[in-house]
Amino acid sequence: MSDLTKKKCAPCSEGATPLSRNEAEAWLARTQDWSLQDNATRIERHFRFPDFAAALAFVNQVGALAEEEDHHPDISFGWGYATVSFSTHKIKGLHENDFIMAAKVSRLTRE
Ligand SMILES: C[C@H](O)[C@H](O)[C@H]1CNC2=NC(N)=NC(=O)C2=N1
Repeated sequence: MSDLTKKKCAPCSEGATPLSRNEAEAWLARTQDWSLQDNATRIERHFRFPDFAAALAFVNQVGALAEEEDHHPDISFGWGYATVSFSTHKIKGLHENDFIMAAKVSRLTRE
């Protein structure tokens, strides 16, 4: 299986078709610990940290990655946790870009 972290997000056109649930589940199998949400239109993962400063540092790393890839998450975070969520707003559903970003975000916590 090709390592999703080596891929780059591609510009997604307005008319692109969102992934079906089956397609999304196949992509999900290539990431760790992410789950399908909102009728398979979003993926989400919860991360735990020792304190607020560690969670904030992680959120800043995710933000830098999103800016680099021009594909952005929704994030909620607080003392000891961060929840990262990806969906492709332009197509109101999931795209390969969401799974590429999920793999890259997961890698931030393994280094
Ligand atoms: C103009 C800019 O490239 C687009 O708005 C990008 C920015 N980041 C994005 N992020 C996400 N998650 N979905 C999008 O459709 C999207 N579009």
